Amino acid sequence: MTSTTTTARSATGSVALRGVTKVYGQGESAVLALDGVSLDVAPGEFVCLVGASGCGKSTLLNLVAGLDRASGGRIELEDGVNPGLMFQEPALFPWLTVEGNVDMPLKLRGLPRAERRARVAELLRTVHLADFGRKRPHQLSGGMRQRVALARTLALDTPVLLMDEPFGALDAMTRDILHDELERIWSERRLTVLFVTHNVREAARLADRIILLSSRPGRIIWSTRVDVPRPRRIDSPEIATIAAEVTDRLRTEVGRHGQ
Ligand SMILES: Nc1ncnc2c1ncn2[C@@H]1O[C@H](COP(=O)(O)OP(=O)(O)OP(=O)(O)O)[C@@H](O)[C@H]1O
Repeated sequence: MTSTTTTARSATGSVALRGVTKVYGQGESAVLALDGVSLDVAPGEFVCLVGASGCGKSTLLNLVAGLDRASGGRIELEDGVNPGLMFQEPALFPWLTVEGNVDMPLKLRGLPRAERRARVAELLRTVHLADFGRKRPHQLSGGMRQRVALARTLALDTPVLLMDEPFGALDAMTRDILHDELERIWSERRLTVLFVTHNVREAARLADRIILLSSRPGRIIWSTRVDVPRPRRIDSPEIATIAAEVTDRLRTEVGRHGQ
């Protein structure tokens, strides 16, 4: 894995996992969270990870993000690529305005003030919050806060976006709108996205490929390509058919573990 702190604008965003294993703790209390996970995510691909609770989805994202180290195997990112990470909680700085939050990564990257101002304005336009730059997080709805979190992540200028249930706390309508927004931004910026969700319809709506992880230890047990043309609708029959198949596989897996 790379350890440089600059992002690579020219990088295309491929992500590879080679036999990645993660063990938490030691001795009798050791937990094998991931066991030999190998995965190639192509540049610009949108991959959704689904699996029962505790199967290691967040662990996998954290390892790719570099927040934790694998116990075995390798994670390969292009030189200089530091993925952006988004969670269910937007984790904004409450004392900063929307502009201040989006500006933070640019400041940390040492960009000059004038360039930062232009970038913040552009990013707020991208997430349709151009008129809300002076607001503070508590003045925004949950969906708007996630838009700010997305703009802040995009400010990292990284080609790889890791998303851990980013829309899990939002109502269905807001989620639906944010699916459209994310799809637009993903396609315009040719981002590589690894997206964790419990929601199989959401996975079918967004993904080029859905990966199913087994219950502990997490292993890849099944995957499928979603060949439904975009733009898609979450309530379309094609998406429902794929979601039903994923649900069946997930049920079988959960049943096997008696959860
Ligand atoms: N820091 C830790 N120390 C010990 N065990 C951990 C730690 N973090 C995660 N685990 C265990 O590793 C396994 C995988 O956890 P992880 O959070 O990656 O799963 P998940 O699929 O994201 O779960 P969920 O869908 O519930 O969010 C679980 O059994 C969890 O209890």
